[in-house]
Amino acid sequence: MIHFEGVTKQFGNRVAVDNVSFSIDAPQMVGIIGRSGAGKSTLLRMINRLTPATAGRILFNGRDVLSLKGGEKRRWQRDCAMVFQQFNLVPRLDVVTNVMLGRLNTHGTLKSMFNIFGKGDIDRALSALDRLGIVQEAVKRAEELSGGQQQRVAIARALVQEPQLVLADEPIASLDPMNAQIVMDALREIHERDGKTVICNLHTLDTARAYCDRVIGMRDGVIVFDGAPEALTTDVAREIYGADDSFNEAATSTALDAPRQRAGAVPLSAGAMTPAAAAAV
Ligand SMILES: Nc1ncnc2c1ncn2[C@@H]1O[C@H](COP(=O)(O)OP(=O)(O)OP(=O)(O)O)[C@@H](O)[C@H]1O
Repeated sequence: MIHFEGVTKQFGNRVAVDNVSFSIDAPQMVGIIGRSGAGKSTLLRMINRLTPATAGRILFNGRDVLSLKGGEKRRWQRDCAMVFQQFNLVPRLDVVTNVMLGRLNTHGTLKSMFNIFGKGDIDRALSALDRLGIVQEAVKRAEELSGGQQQRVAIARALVQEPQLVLADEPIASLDPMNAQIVMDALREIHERDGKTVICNLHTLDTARAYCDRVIGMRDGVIVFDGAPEALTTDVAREIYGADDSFNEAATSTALDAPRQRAGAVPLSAGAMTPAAAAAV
Protein backbone atom coordinates (compact mmCIF):
# COMPACT_ATOMS: atom_id res chain seq x y z
CA MET A 1 0.00 0.00 0.00
CA ILE A 2 2.76 2.47 0.94
CA HIS A 3 6.32 1.75 0.11
CA PHE A 4 9.39 3.84 1.03
CA GLU A 5 12.46 3.39 -1.13
CA GLY A 6 15.75 5.03 -0.16
CA VAL A 7 13.97 8.11 1.19
CA THR A 8 16.52 10.73 2.18
CA LYS A 9 16.42 14.31 3.39
CA GLN A 10 19.44 16.50 3.75
CA PHE A 11 19.41 19.99 5.29
CA GLY A 12 22.76 21.45 4.19
CA ASN A 13 25.36 19.02 5.54
CA ARG A 14 22.92 17.43 8.00
CA VAL A 15 21.28 14.18 6.85
CA ALA A 16 17.98 14.21 8.75
CA VAL A 17 16.57 11.05 7.12
CA ASP A 18 19.09 8.65 5.68
CA ASN A 19 18.11 6.20 2.94
CA VAL A 20 14.99 4.90 4.68
CA SER A 21 13.14 1.93 3.15
CA PHE A 22 10.11 0.07 4.50
CA SER A 23 6.59 -0.93 3.47
CA ILE A 24 3.16 -0.90 5.03
CA ASP A 25 1.22 -3.57 3.16
CA ALA A 26 -2.09 -3.49 5.03
CA PRO A 27 -3.84 -0.91 7.21
CA GLN A 28 -1.85 -0.61 10.43
CA MET A 29 -1.30 1.75 13.30
CA VAL A 30 2.41 2.48 13.11
CA GLY A 31 4.30 4.35 15.80
CA ILE A 32 7.60 6.05 15.01
CA ILE A 33 9.77 6.59 18.04
CA GLY A 34 13.21 8.01 18.66
CA ARG A 35 14.95 10.75 20.54
CA SER A 36 14.64 14.39 19.59
CA GLY A 37 16.31 15.06 16.23
CA ALA A 38 16.11 11.41 15.06
CA GLY A 39 14.25 12.47 11.90
CA LYS A 40 10.68 11.45 12.79
CA SER A 41 8.97 14.73 11.84
CA THR A 42 11.00 15.09 8.67
CA LEU A 43 9.97 11.59 7.56
CA LEU A 44 6.30 12.31 8.19
CA ARG A 45 6.45 15.72 6.51
CA MET A 46 8.01 14.20 3.40
CA ILE A 47 5.05 11.81 3.06
CA ASN A 48 2.53 14.61 2.66
CA ARG A 49 4.99 16.85 0.80
CA LEU A 50 5.34 19.56 3.46
CA THR A 51 9.09 18.94 3.25
CA PRO A 52 10.65 18.06 -0.13
CA ALA A 53 12.72 14.87 -0.15
CA THR A 54 16.32 14.99 -1.37
CA ALA A 55 16.20 11.47 -2.80
CA GLY A 56 14.10 8.32 -2.92
CA ARG A 57 10.53 7.37 -3.72
CA ILE A 58 7.35 7.00 -1.69
CA LEU A 59 4.92 4.80 -3.59
CA PHE A 60 1.28 4.85 -2.54
CA ASN A 61 -0.64 2.11 -4.32
CA GLY A 62 2.17 2.06 -6.87
CA ARG A 63 2.29 5.81 -7.60
CA ASP A 64 5.30 7.92 -6.54
CA VAL A 65 3.75 10.69 -4.46
CA LEU A 66 7.05 12.60 -4.35
CA SER A 67 6.75 13.43 -8.04
CA LEU A 68 3.16 14.77 -7.94
CA LYS A 69 2.61 18.38 -8.97
CA GLY A 70 -0.17 20.98 -8.95
CA GLY A 71 -3.68 19.59 -8.47
CA GLU A 72 -2.41 16.03 -8.08
CA LYS A 73 -0.12 17.08 -5.26
CA ARG A 74 -3.02 18.91 -3.54
CA ARG A 75 -5.24 15.85 -3.90
CA TRP A 76 -2.53 13.73 -2.33
CA GLN A 77 -2.25 16.19 0.57
CA ARG A 78 -5.99 15.82 1.07
CA ASP A 79 -5.60 12.03 0.96
CA CYS A 80 -3.06 12.03 3.79
CA ALA A 81 -4.45 14.17 6.56
CA MET A 82 -1.98 15.53 9.09
CA VAL A 83 -2.49 16.09 12.81
CA PHE A 84 0.09 18.36 14.44
CA GLN A 85 1.41 18.73 17.99
CA GLN A 86 0.15 22.32 18.18
CA PHE A 87 -3.25 21.49 16.60
CA ASN A 88 -2.92 24.20 13.85
CA LEU A 89 -6.47 25.49 14.24
CA VAL A 90 -7.57 29.05 13.43
CA PRO A 91 -8.03 30.29 17.02
CA ARG A 92 -10.68 32.96 16.37
CA LEU A 93 -12.81 30.84 14.06
CA ASP A 94 -15.58 28.69 15.52
CA VAL A 95 -15.01 24.99 15.92
CA VAL A 96 -17.32 23.81 13.15
CA THR A 97 -15.71 26.18 10.60
CA ASN A 98 -12.27 24.93 11.64
CA VAL A 99 -13.42 21.40 10.91
CA MET A 100 -14.92 22.41 7.56
CA LEU A 101 -11.54 23.81 6.50
CA GLY A 102 -10.66 20.15 6.00
CA ARG A 103 -13.15 20.16 3.10
CA LEU A 104 -11.45 22.99 1.18
CA ASN A 105 -9.33 20.75 -1.00
CA THR A 106 -12.46 18.98 -2.17
CA HIS A 107 -13.90 22.21 -3.60
CA GLY A 108 -13.16 24.13 -6.79
CA THR A 109 -10.84 27.15 -6.60
CA LEU A 110 -13.61 29.77 -6.41
CA LYS A 111 -15.49 28.09 -3.57
CA SER A 112 -12.19 27.53 -1.74
CA MET A 113 -11.15 31.19 -2.13
CA PHE A 114 -14.30 32.41 -0.44
CA ASN A 115 -14.55 29.59 2.12
CA ILE A 116 -18.00 28.67 0.82
CA PHE A 117 -19.35 25.60 2.54
CA GLY A 118 -22.54 23.75 1.71
CA LYS A 119 -24.98 21.90 3.93
CA GLY A 120 -23.15 18.64 3.18
CA ASP A 121 -19.94 20.13 4.60
CA ILE A 122 -21.73 21.32 7.75
CA ASP A 123 -23.35 17.91 8.27
CA ARG A 124 -20.03 16.13 7.80
CA ALA A 125 -18.28 18.47 10.25
CA LEU A 126 -20.98 18.06 12.91
CA SER A 127 -20.95 14.32 12.51
CA ALA A 128 -17.13 14.22 12.90
CA LEU A 129 -17.37 16.41 16.02
CA ASP A 130 -20.06 14.11 17.37
CA ARG A 131 -17.83 11.11 16.79
CA LEU A 132 -15.05 12.83 18.72
CA GLY A 133 -17.44 13.62 21.58
CA ILE A 134 -17.29 17.43 21.24
CA VAL A 135 -20.25 18.40 19.05
CA GLN A 136 -21.54 20.49 21.95
CA GLU A 137 -18.55 22.83 21.42
CA ALA A 138 -19.32 23.42 17.71
CA VAL A 139 -20.16 27.12 17.94
CA LYS A 140 -17.39 28.11 20.35
CA ARG A 141 -14.23 29.76 19.09
CA ALA A 142 -11.38 27.23 18.87
CA GLU A 143 -9.27 29.30 21.28
CA GLU A 144 -11.88 28.80 24.02
CA LEU A 145 -11.29 25.02 24.10
CA SER A 146 -8.79 23.05 26.19
CA GLY A 147 -5.74 21.57 24.47
CA GLY A 148 -7.28 18.09 24.40
CA GLN A 149 -10.49 19.42 22.89
CA GLN A 150 -8.54 21.40 20.29
CA GLN A 151 -6.66 18.28 19.28
CA ARG A 152 -9.97 16.45 18.88
CA VAL A 153 -11.18 19.31 16.62
CA ALA A 154 -7.99 18.85 14.59
CA ILE A 155 -8.73 15.11 14.31
CA ALA A 156 -12.31 15.90 13.22
CA ARG A 157 -10.85 18.22 10.57
CA ALA A 158 -8.62 15.37 9.40
CA LEU A 159 -11.63 13.02 9.26
CA VAL A 160 -13.72 15.29 7.02
CA GLN A 161 -10.88 15.23 4.50
CA GLU A 162 -11.87 11.57 4.06
CA PRO A 163 -8.19 10.67 3.92
CA GLN A 164 -6.61 7.39 2.89
CA LEU A 165 -3.87 7.85 5.45
CA VAL A 166 -3.65 9.75 8.73
CA LEU A 167 -0.31 11.20 9.81
CA ALA A 168 0.07 12.45 13.37
CA ASP A 169 3.20 14.35 14.39
CA GLU A 170 3.54 14.02 18.17
CA PRO A 171 -0.19 14.56 18.67
CA ILE A 172 -0.05 14.20 22.44
CA ALA A 173 3.21 15.99 23.22
CA SER A 174 1.38 19.10 24.49
CA LEU A 175 -1.31 17.25 26.44
CA ASP A 176 -1.74 15.98 29.98
CA PRO A 177 -2.01 12.18 30.39
CA MET A 178 -5.80 12.09 30.43
CA ASN A 179 -6.19 14.14 27.25
CA ALA A 180 -3.33 12.19 25.72
CA GLN A 181 -5.28 9.00 26.29
CA ILE A 182 -8.45 10.41 24.73
CA VAL A 183 -6.57 11.61 21.65
CA MET A 184 -4.71 8.29 21.24
CA ASP A 185 -8.01 6.41 21.66
CA ALA A 186 -9.50 8.56 18.88
CA LEU A 187 -6.59 7.86 16.51
CA ARG A 188 -6.73 4.14 17.30
CA GLU A 189 -10.47 4.15 16.67
CA ILE A 190 -9.97 5.74 13.23
CA HIS A 191 -7.66 2.87 12.41
CA GLU A 192 -9.95 0.17 13.84
CA ARG A 193 -13.30 1.44 12.64
CA ASP A 194 -12.39 3.03 9.32
CA GLY A 195 -9.55 0.67 8.43
CA LYS A 196 -7.14 3.58 7.88
CA THR A 197 -3.42 3.41 8.24
CA VAL A 198 -2.31 5.81 10.97
CA ILE A 199 1.35 6.76 11.22
CA CYS A 200 2.08 8.48 14.48
CA ASN A 201 5.30 10.04 15.77
CA LEU A 202 5.56 9.47 19.49
CA HIS A 203 8.04 10.50 22.11
CA THR A 204 7.15 7.81 24.56
CA LEU A 205 7.62 4.05 24.53
CA ASP A 206 4.62 3.18 26.64
CA THR A 207 2.24 4.95 24.25
CA ALA A 208 3.73 3.16 21.26
CA ARG A 209 3.42 -0.17 23.05
CA ALA A 210 -0.16 0.47 24.14
CA TYR A 211 -1.58 1.71 20.86
CA CYS A 212 0.50 0.58 17.88
CA ASP A 213 0.55 -2.65 15.87
CA ARG A 214 4.03 -1.90 14.70
CA VAL A 215 6.82 0.31 15.99
CA ILE A 216 9.60 1.85 13.94
CA GLY A 217 12.58 3.13 15.90
CA MET A 218 14.72 5.86 14.34
CA ARG A 219 18.14 7.00 15.39
CA ASP A 220 20.16 9.65 13.55
CA GLY A 221 17.90 9.43 10.50
CA VAL A 222 18.18 5.64 10.21
CA ILE A 223 15.66 2.91 11.06
CA VAL A 224 17.23 0.82 13.84
CA PHE A 225 14.11 -1.14 14.82
CA ASP A 226 10.99 -2.23 12.96
CA GLY A 227 8.72 -4.75 14.61
CA ALA A 228 5.89 -5.61 16.93
CA PRO A 229 5.67 -3.70 20.21
CA GLU A 230 6.32 -6.95 22.09
CA ALA A 231 9.81 -7.02 20.57
CA LEU A 232 10.54 -3.58 21.93
CA THR A 233 12.66 -4.70 24.87
CA THR A 234 14.61 -2.37 27.13
CA ASP A 235 17.80 -3.32 25.24
CA VAL A 236 16.18 -2.37 21.94
CA ALA A 237 14.92 0.87 23.47
CA ARG A 238 18.46 1.61 24.66
CA GLU A 239 19.71 1.17 21.10
CA ILE A 240 16.97 3.44 19.67
CA TYR A 241 17.55 6.19 22.21
CA GLY A 242 21.34 5.82 22.10
CA ALA A 243 21.41 5.38 25.86
CA ASP A 244 23.77 3.49 28.17
CA ASP A 245 23.03 0.98 30.95
CA SER A 246 21.55 3.69 33.15
CA PHE A 247 18.66 4.04 30.66
CA ASN A 248 15.35 4.11 32.46
CA GLU A 249 12.18 3.62 30.46
CA ALA A 250 10.29 5.82 32.85
CA ALA A 251 12.14 8.74 31.28
CA THR A 252 10.22 8.13 28.05
CA SER A 253 6.85 7.61 29.69
CA THR A 254 3.73 9.76 29.64
CA ALA A 255 2.32 7.58 32.43
CA LEU A 256 -0.53 6.85 30.04
CA ASP A 257 -2.92 4.46 31.65
CA ALA A 258 -4.06 2.75 28.46
CA PRO A 259 -7.64 1.62 28.99
CA ARG A 260 -7.33 -1.61 27.07
CA GLN A 261 -4.97 -3.89 25.27
CA ARG A 262 -3.68 -3.03 21.85
CA ALA A 263 -4.73 -4.76 18.61
CA GLY A 264 -8.31 -5.78 18.29
CA ALA A 265 -9.47 -5.11 21.80
CA VAL A 266 -10.68 -1.60 21.07
CA PRO A 267 -14.43 -1.32 21.43
CA LEU A 268 -15.87 -0.48 18.03
CA SER A 269 -18.43 1.87 19.46
CA ALA A 270 -19.81 4.89 17.64
CA GLY A 271 -17.84 7.33 19.79
CA ALA A 272 -14.09 7.52 20.14
CA MET A 273 -14.32 7.62 23.91
CA THR A 274 -16.62 6.83 26.74
CA PRO A 275 -19.06 9.59 27.71
CA ALA A 276 -17.43 9.66 31.15
CA ALA A 277 -14.01 10.26 29.66
CA ALA A 278 -15.37 12.91 27.31
CA ALA A 279 -17.22 14.68 30.10
CA ALA A 280 -14.13 14.78 32.25
CA VAL A 281 -12.16 16.90 29.79
N1 LIG B 1 13.94 23.02 8.31
C1 LIG B 1 15.08 22.51 8.78
N2 LIG B 1 16.26 23.10 8.51
C2 LIG B 1 17.43 22.57 8.95
N3 LIG B 1 17.51 21.46 9.70
C3 LIG B 1 16.38 20.84 10.02
C4 LIG B 1 15.09 21.33 9.59
N4 LIG B 1 14.14 20.49 10.05
C5 LIG B 1 14.78 19.54 10.76
N5 LIG B 1 16.11 19.74 10.74
C6 LIG B 1 17.13 18.89 11.38
O1 LIG B 1 16.90 17.55 10.96
C7 LIG B 1 17.11 16.65 12.04
C8 LIG B 1 15.85 15.83 12.25
O2 LIG B 1 14.83 16.70 12.75
P1 LIG B 1 13.33 16.19 13.02
O3 LIG B 1 12.55 17.38 13.46
O4 LIG B 1 12.86 15.44 11.86
O5 LIG B 1 13.56 15.19 14.24
P2 LIG B 1 12.49 14.58 15.24
O6 LIG B 1 12.91 13.18 15.47
O7 LIG B 1 11.13 14.82 14.72
O8 LIG B 1 12.74 15.44 16.54
P3 LIG B 1 11.67 16.01 17.61
O9 LIG B 1 11.19 14.81 18.34
O10 LIG B 1 12.49 16.93 18.46
O11 LIG B 1 10.62 16.71 16.82
C9 LIG B 1 17.51 17.51 13.23
O12 LIG B 1 18.90 17.54 13.32
C10 LIG B 1 16.98 18.88 12.89
O13 LIG B 1 17.76 19.87 13.49
